Parts: sequence; C-alpha cells; structure tokens
Amino acid sequence: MSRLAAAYGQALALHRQALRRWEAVRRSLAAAGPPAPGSPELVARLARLGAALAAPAPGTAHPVTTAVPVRVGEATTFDGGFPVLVPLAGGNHLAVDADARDPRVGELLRAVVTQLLAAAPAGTVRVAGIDPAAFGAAFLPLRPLLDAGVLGPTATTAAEVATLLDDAERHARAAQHAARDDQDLLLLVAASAPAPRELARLAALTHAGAPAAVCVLLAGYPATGPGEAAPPLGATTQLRLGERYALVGDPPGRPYSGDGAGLAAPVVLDGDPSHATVTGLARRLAAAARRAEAVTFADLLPPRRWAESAAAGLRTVLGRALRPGAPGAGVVGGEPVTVAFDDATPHWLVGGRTGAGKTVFLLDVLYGLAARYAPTELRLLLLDFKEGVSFTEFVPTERDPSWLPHARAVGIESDREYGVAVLRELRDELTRRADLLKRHGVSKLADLPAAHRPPRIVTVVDEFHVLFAGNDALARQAVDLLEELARKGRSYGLHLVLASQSTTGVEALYGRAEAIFGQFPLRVALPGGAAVLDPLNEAAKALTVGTAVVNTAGGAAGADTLVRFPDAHAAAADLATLRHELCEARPAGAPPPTVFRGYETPRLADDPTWAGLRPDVAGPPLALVGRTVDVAGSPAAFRLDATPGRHLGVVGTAAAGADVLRSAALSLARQHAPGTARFLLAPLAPDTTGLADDLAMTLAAARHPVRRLDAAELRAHLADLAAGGDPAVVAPPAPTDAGPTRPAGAASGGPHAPSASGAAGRTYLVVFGVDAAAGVLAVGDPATFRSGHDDLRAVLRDGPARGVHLLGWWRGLRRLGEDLGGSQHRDDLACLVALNVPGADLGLYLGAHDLAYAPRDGRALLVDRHDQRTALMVPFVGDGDDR
Ligand SMILES: Nc1ncnc2c1ncn2[C@@H]1O[C@H](COP(=O)(O)OP(=O)(O)OP(=O)(O)O)[C@@H](O)[C@H]1O
Repeated sequence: MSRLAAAYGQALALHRQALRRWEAVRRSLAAAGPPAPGSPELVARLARLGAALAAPAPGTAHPVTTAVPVRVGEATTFDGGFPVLVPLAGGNHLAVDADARDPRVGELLRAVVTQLLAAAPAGTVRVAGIDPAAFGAAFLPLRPLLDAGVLGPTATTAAEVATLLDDAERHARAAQHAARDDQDLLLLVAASAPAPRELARLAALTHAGAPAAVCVLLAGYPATGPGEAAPPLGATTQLRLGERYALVGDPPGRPYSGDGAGLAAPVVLDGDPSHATVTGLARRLAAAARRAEAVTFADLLPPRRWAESAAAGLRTVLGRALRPGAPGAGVVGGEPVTVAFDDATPHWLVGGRTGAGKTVFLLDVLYGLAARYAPTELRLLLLDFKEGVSFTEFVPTERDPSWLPHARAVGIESDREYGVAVLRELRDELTRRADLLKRHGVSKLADLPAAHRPPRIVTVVDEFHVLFAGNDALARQAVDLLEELARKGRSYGLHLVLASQSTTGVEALYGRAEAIFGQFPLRVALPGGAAVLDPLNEAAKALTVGTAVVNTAGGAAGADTLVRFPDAHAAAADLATLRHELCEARPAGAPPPTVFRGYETPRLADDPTWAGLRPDVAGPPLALVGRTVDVAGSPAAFRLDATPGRHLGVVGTAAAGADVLRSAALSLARQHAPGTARFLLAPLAPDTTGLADDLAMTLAAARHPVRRLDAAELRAHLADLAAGGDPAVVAPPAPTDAGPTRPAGAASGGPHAPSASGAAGRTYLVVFGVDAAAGVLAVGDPATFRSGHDDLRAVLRDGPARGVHLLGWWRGLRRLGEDLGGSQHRDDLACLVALNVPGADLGLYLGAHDLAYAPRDGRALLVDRHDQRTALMVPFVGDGDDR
C-alpha cells in the first residue's frame, strides 16, 4: 500500500473513533470505498478529511509546538473543489514565488495572517512585516491589527529590515533558550523579498526549528530574475503562481505526492479576509491585550506587610515591564519592575506634563513602600506645591480619620517657606545622623547596628520647581540645602524624589543644575516628561498615560525600562483599606503627621496652644497671633515679659491687622484670672469699632475689666501710664454689666508690677490704628511740654516692667518708625507682625538686607527683634467663636 493510502486508513480510523459528530463526512467517505492510491479523488478526500480533523477551534492552537493547518485556497478537481490547508508555525513556513505586487499574493498573506492570529490564543502571536518593494502596501488593509498592537510598523528600508531581523534573531535565541511551551510566536511576513544578505538571514530562521518560535511567510521566493541562487529554506511549503491557478508544493513532513510534485490539483488562492473579519479580530485581540496587560494595584503589594528591612535600601514594585518596540500595547506577561532607593539610585527625578499620571505614580510608589517597610524603617515627608489633592489622603480628615503612619509631615499647597523649612529640618537630621555614624565609627547608615539605625527618610517634592521660582534669597537657600542633601543624603538614608512638569526654566538652578541633578541617577519620564532624560534618549517619545520610562543611568539612552503602572485613583477603595490596616498597626502612641495646608486659614479657637492657655501658669504671658509656617506648625507667639520693648506692633494696611490684635488680646486674657488684667481698647482706624466692641464684650464676659478709648482718651492714658500713675487694679465686673459702652475697672490704686505668676496686674493697651492718633499725639502738653509721642515712647521703654504692654496696629511702616522716634528706638517695639508691607521696605526698617518676604494674602512675617526670630506665619482669622 502506498504511503498515501496508509495515511488515509489511519486518518479514517481516528475519525471513526473520536469524531462521531462528523458522521456525514464519514458516511460519504465510507460509501465511496477506498479510492485507488494516487488518484485525484484520494487527494481530494484526504484534503477534505484533513480539514475536518485538523482545523483548530479559534484561539486554541499552540503555534509554537504544533503546526496549525491554515487554508490557502481551494483546489479544483473534476469532482469539485476542496479546501487546501498547509501546515504553518510549529517550525513550518510558507513561500510564494511572486511578491505582493501581485494582488493575489497580498490577499493570500493577509488571509494567512488573519487565520493564524485567530487560531492562536490572543496575545501569543506577534506579526512583523517586511516590504522593501511596495513600502508596506500589502499591510495597509491590516491597519486595525496595527492599532491593536499585534502588528508592528512595516520595515521597508534596508536598515529597518536589518533591525527587524536583529529583533527576530534575538527572539529566536531567547525562545530556544527558554524552551517554554507558552512562548509567543513571531510571525515574520515578507511581502517582497529583501536584499540578499537579509534574505539569507530570513532563510536561516526557517531552519531554526519549532523551538525558535518564528514562522516565516516569504513572498517573491525564489526570485525569478538572474542573480545569486536563492538560499534554501527549511520546512517550507512552496506556492507557485500561474496565470489563473497556484500550485501547492508538498508541505514539510506531510507530502501530497510521492515524488515531490506537490498537490496534483490547481488551486485558486483565497481572497482577502473581509474588513469585518479583520476589525472584529483586531477588537478581540486588543481587548484581550488590555486585559492581559492590566496591572492592578494588588500587583504592587508584597505578600506580607512590613516584612522587609531598609538596612541596605528601600525597594518597591512599580508595575510591569512593557516590551520595547511594541508601541501602544501588545505585551503580555511583562516582568514586575522594581525601583529602589539605595546606593545606586539614592534620589529620583520624575517628569511629566500635567495630567500625565504623576500623582498616581507617586501614590503607587508611596503605598508600595509603606506596605513593605514598617514606620521604624521608613519615614515620609511629603510636599506638594500645587493646588490639588496629591497627598491629602495620607492625613486624617473628618471623613476618614486614618493616616499613613510613616508620614511625618505633609504639606499641601505648600508655601515655598514651608518647603525650605522642610529642607532645613532634613539638613539638621543629616547633621544628627553624621554624628551618630561617627560615634559608631561607620560611614554609612547600612553599617549601623540595627538597634541604632534610624529609619530611611524619603522626601517627595511635587512641583519642586516652585521652590526656585523667583530667583530670590529663598530660592538660593533652597538650592543650597538641596545640593547638600542630594550630595550627602545617600550615606545617611535621606532620599529625595523631585517631581515636576518641567525641569527647565528653573532660574535659580542655573550653574547648579548639573551638581544637583547629577545626584539623581533614577529618572522617571511620564508622558511629556522626556526632559528628565538625556536629549538623545528618545525612549519617552510615544508614552501614553499609565506608562513610564524608568532609567537608572541619569537618563542616558540604553538604560530604559518601559513600565506600565496601575491607576491608583481607580483603586481608591483598596488604597483606603490598606491605609486603614497600616494605621491600625502603627506603633502605640504614634502621632498623625503634622500638616500644612497652604489654603487654610487657621482659627484661634482651634489652636492647641490656645486650648492649653490657663491663668495659673507661671511665666510671662503669651500673645498668640497665628501659626508659624514650619514643619511642626508651631505657634506664632510672643512672650510679653518685663523687658523694655515687649510690645506687639502690627504693620500694614491689610484688615487682618485688627484680627491679629484681637487674637493677641484674647490669648492674653485667657492667661489672667478675672481682675488681674485690664484692657484699654482704642478703635481708631476706620471700620474697627465693630470688632473692638465684639472684643470688649468677649473680654468682659470673661470678667476682665475693659475700657473703650477715643484718641483723646488714649493720649490721656498714655500720659498717665508714662508717669506710672495710671491705675490698673480692678475688681472683676459682673459679666452682665460689662460692655464697650460701660468702661470697666475702677480707677483706684497705683500701677501694678507683674505678680510672681508673671501674668497678673497688667494693662494691655490695644490700639487699632495708632497712626490715626498721630495728630493728637504730636501735640505737646502746655504744662509739661511733653507730647503724646514722648509718653508713648516712655510707655514702650518702661511699661513692661510695670506690666503695661501696647498691642498696636500701624497701617504704614513710616508712621511706625516716626512714632518710635527714629531707628535707634526700634527695639522699643520688639515684637512685630508685618502684613502687606513691601519686603524691601521691611528689610530697610529691620536693617536686614537679605530679607526674603513677599507679602501676600493670608501670610505675615513674624519678627522678634530681641531673639532675632523671623518667620513666615499664618495669622489667625477671627470668626467670633473663640472665647
Ligand atoms: N496608570 C494609569 N492607568 C490609567 N489611568 C491613569 C494611570 N495613571 C493616571 N491615570 C489617569 O490619568 C489622569 C491624571 O492622573 P494624575 O492625577 O496622576 O495626573 P498628574 O500628572 O498628577 O496631573 P496633575 O499634575 O494635573 O495633577 C487621572 O484621571 C488618572 O486616572
């Protein structure tokens, strides 16, 4: 019996045993009886049977290990037509002697590609096109597959073909090396034959065998013209095109003929797959690719919380690698990408235009780290300079009182001064750690004994370029601090993440950018963030949201990993669950982070320092006026002790001046038992009577004697107070009979020195608009020749020793200077709150040439001339609720 007849017998037996549902086929074959070996009828039946038995259900083929029967056309016999299938993949290839400039070849190639993609599981076949003769025209109808990321851009030039073959050879070697069953197949489709050298490389791939996971479809082979002999192909079915029909050669290992003549029937090649078929397939593959590629937040988390040691560094999973060269998608099974803060990559620079996913990226990293390292191993300082909500979820709010226990300080819509305060704090920490290392005789944090090793600190500065805006003294401080931290932080476990929309245009960095950014080997480019990479590095050109280039060589080309990271915003519930879990697990007594919200106007009544003020505390009383812009959010306050000059002066036209006096007066009142301090209120500036009345009422309700003064009365009281004769002893009035129109406090007894408690027997002269009294104060007393200004200056000098303090608001610096009597007397008003006065004028007044103060709403500069303190502060605003 011939080989063919034996094959037929086996196939029929198989068919009978296993495939009852093809009863109709069986019956027709059985009825005809065994045909004569070699007859056309036998061939036809065999082909029909093969088709029925072998065609795989869509998506079920294993194209690397097993050949896939692919239909190329219909054979015609006298009996009728039958489909012609040839084995492809699984180490089998196909060649056609004409190239795709013959439309039938283009159609055939597209039909074959479509079938192979449909037969294999989604995402396991990648197609690469070559077409030097027609510039890829044959692939145009497959555009939906290109968009789905299954088909790469066609290589048309010699260089592109060479690059594509490099990639294919790399793929083949890797596949052979990995020897995995689930290896992806690379389908190389040459719509026309490339130049001899590249043709030889293609031909070589046909000899590489199934483990190479490459399948070649080669059109225009063998070339018909003169020239070198075509390189022999391995395991290839050869098609020859005639005028109307094609002849199909013997498939490798499954010959139709006994003599190598191929199928003894002419074949009409299949036409193009329909557009609907191609788009439907593309849609299915793209959806599957998206599903396969989706990286979830859970992928970033470790199996166990807080199980890792930060001794040698910190690391976390950012997402999964994307295969380069597969633009847009087309990648399955990318390896997890890990990023680290360690000796090699101590600091990170992150770039991305707005909306590129910077916040999401930072959240992914921060939660990933927080899940791996306990708060004893990792501390976070988080600074955001933009309007937004980047880090709000790490701090307790009314809606969600949980917080991230690693977070020590969080700045939301931070001021530049807050940023500099954070950097200064870090520099102090660096100094402390340097001492610690010295004491242990080691040079790196990692070498400290575990019991003495402090946590690593990661400081994230989002929109860091804001720090340097202005190129002023503050920017210079920021640059100096940043350079020092970047240079030395590595050894001390202090790590920086600087993120920005742009690293260009940072004026203050000119000349220092190299020195600073040279310390940031890890670069992360999000869409629009290519500026963080080397100008010659084009890896970030085609990024889409949710992907990034991670580069570990300061942005130099060749050290790039393309990564897809999950959308933390979309996993808000998972994030909240994790945060609650971590917050619950925090060490006992661990406090929430200190928070600075740039947009917030703090209220005296909410302030913890205010809440702690009591009459029975020893020491001089505290005039509380706001919150300092520093890391701890410390109170902005002045001690009013007996030293000459311990008075509060508020300067500037901003209406907040009245609020500052109000906060000071109320906080002082809180430290006095009824009857031990009196308040003289002089609302001289326009629109301050209402506030003064309210204040008087509040003070009186707390049973403090209060008296309202006009300018003339102020003048008279100043004279008395200067002479040491104004009485301050007071019997507490009943709350009901006190009020602004009923001056409280009997005029009896002499002036009072502060008591042992330091807070008793005081007089607070609260003047809203001292400048408004200038005319009255300038007039000399006809009897004594003393002016009101003389008395004012005497009170400023000598008042504190007798328990008399002025709380005065001047609306201009010049008037303030004149009232004090010249620059030599400036220390006589030691405590200043400067509102909207120009920084330069204030610098002149204070004699501080490098004063970095830019007046703005909701901010003031606190100056204490006695202890050389200058700090940006947020004044309290009053809402009448603080009593
Ligand atoms: N990995 C991702 N996958 C899918 N969508 C993402 C991903 N990362 C971010 N996005 C989406 O992109 C949008 C912008 O993200 P994000 O808020 O992080 O941007 P940003 O760069 O911080 O923007 P901005 O600077 O304007 O605040 C969001 O709608 C987010 O859901």
